[in-house]
Formats: sequence, C-alpha cells, structure tokens
Amino acid sequence: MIVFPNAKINIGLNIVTKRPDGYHNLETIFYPVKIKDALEAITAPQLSFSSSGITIPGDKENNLCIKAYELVNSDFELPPLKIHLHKHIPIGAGLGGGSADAAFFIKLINHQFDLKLSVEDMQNYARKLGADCAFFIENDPVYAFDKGDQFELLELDLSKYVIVLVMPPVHVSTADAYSGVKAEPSAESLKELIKLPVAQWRDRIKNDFEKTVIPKYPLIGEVKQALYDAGALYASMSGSGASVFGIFETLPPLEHLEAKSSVFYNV
Ligand SMILES: C[C@@](CO)(OP(=O)(O)O)[C@H](O)COP(=O)(O)OP(=O)(O)OC[C@H]1O[C@@H](n2ccc(N)nc2=O)[C@H](O)[C@@H]1O
Ligand SMILES: Nc1ncnc2c1ncn2[C@@H]1O[C@H](COP(=O)(O)OP(=O)(O)O)[C@@H](O)[C@H]1O
Repeated sequence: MIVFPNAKINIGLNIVTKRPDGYHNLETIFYPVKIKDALEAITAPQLSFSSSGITIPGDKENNLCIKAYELVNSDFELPPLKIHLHKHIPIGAGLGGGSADAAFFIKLINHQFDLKLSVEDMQNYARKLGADCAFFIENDPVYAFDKGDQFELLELDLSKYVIVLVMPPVHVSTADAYSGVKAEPSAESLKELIKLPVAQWRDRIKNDFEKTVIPKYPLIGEVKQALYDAGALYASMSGSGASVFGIFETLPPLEHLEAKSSVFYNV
C-alpha cells in the first residue's frame, strides 16, 4: 500500500507558557498543504527501511516511520514490512514532514492490517511520536493548543488563494528554536483573529519564533519581505522555520527567489 503524507503550515504561533515537563504550551493554526512525500509498505521476510529523494539526517532506525511501526507493533503483532519513503517535503522546515510520515504510516498500518483503531486511538499513538504528529491523522484545518497536540476543528478554507512555500537553504532545529523564545500569554486569541479577512492578518497574526529565528538567519526575513513585495496578502515563517509561506490572490512572479531557495506552489 502507498500513501502520500502532506505537509502543514502554521498560521500564527503564540508560545504561551513553559510547562513543567520542559515543553511549551502554544496556540497555533495547522493548515494542510499539498506538498507531499510518498510512503510505501509491503510485507516482507524482515523489517527494512529505505529512502530516496531528499537525504534524511540521522540513522534509519530513528526514522519516524520505524518509530511508528515499533509503537503500534508493541500492541499488535504486525508482520515485518519493507518500507520505502520518497522524501520530497523539505526537512527542518517547520512543515512537519517527519510527523506527517509517522501519522500516515499509523493510518496505513491500521488500514492494511484492519486493526480497527479509532481516530482517537491513532492520535494517541501519534502524540507519543511528536507534538504535531496527531494533527496529521485527521489532517483538517485546526486550532491547536496545549503542546500543539490538542485540537478544535476550524472552518478555514483558503482554496481560492495561491499558497507559495519558500525553503531557503537554512536548517532550524525545533528544539533550538524553542530554547530561544520567551513564553508570554497572547493578548488576543488566534481562534478569533483567524476569522478576520486574510488581508488583515499581516498586522494581527504573528509567529513568536520569528523574533529569535530571523535575527539568527536573516535570509528567512529577506524571503518573507520578498513575498510581501510580490503581493502576498499574508506571509510568515511556518512553525520553527526555516520555510516561509505567502498567501496570494493570484500566482506571483517569484523566479528571482528560485536562485537561492526551493519554491513550491500549493495549487
Ligand atoms: C514548532 C512546531 C509548531 O507546529 O512545529 P515544527 O516547526 O517543528 O514543524 C511544533 O511545536 C513542533 O512539534 P514537533 O516537531 O512534533 O516537536 P517534538 O518532536 O515533539 O519536540 C521537539 C522539541 O521541541 C520542543 N517543544 C516541542 C513542542 C512544544 N509544544 N514545546 C516544546 O518545547 C522540545 O524541546 C522538544 O524536545
Ligand atoms: N520521515 C522523516 N522525515 C523527515 N525527518 C525525519 C523523519 N524521521 C525522522 N526525522 C528527523 O526529524 C528531524 C525533523 O524533521 P522534520 O519533521 O522535517 O522537521 P520540522 O519539525 O521542522 O517540520 C530531522 O532532522 C530528521 O532527523
């Protein structure tokens, strides 16, 4: 069976408080976008993992697909699988690519072996693998809170806009990005702000990571400015970076950005 895990963007991200477990409570909007990996699993004499496309840092054994397999396998006796991942979603981009692979793999296993796991069961497995992993089980736009792993479904349809994702040649570690921020309760809830017209988001909706990540990696700020210069109604870094997205009314001319960065069009 083959599945196509997609990325997400964060529209707004407020880091609200630091938790006793070292994590942070946040509020953010997760919105699925169409940039995708391809992930295939077939039964085989032994468990194996291979990948193609973008090189994934770290050992194969630590790949989130293997972690997802081991987690479900601790409760069910699964047959060994030959797993292949074609990696297309930029890594360390704030696009949740690794989490998407893990969540889609849980869904694949559930379907392929008829485990009859509920959405909640699958979300509970996913939460153990990463804070944003559970989002990808339902994969619908949500307002997320707590560790970013609790959700309320949101009426948000951006399909009439063109969303452009730009990945500058910069890698931001999520853990480092969190260690640089000062948690602060937000004055206005993102749940309310997101109801404003997209053209008003620029002055009202922020990503708290930008304050510390952009000074460290100025190229991210330059890309964001270039998206506004090209006519974006709203532009922001996604998650802990380094990718930046722009929301446009029509397809913008962005060839000049392609020299330094990878550019993806969510159309
Ligand atoms: C920042 C966000 C925003 O959507 O996304 P990305 O930029 O990674 O895509 C997420 O909170 C990332 O979620 P995820 O990538 O699953 O994080 P995890 O693997 O669970 O955690 C990586 C590290 O980030 C920090 N962390 C993560 C989530 C959170 N609510 N508070 C934290 O402090 C912890 O130091 C943790 O060790
Ligand atoms: N299937 C996977 N795809 C991408 N990264 C993975 C995967 N499994 C494990 N990782 C590890 O997770 C780290 C963060 O990956 P990713 O999810 O792309 O970043 P982000 O959290 O910024 O969206 C990578 O550096 C990599 O070592």
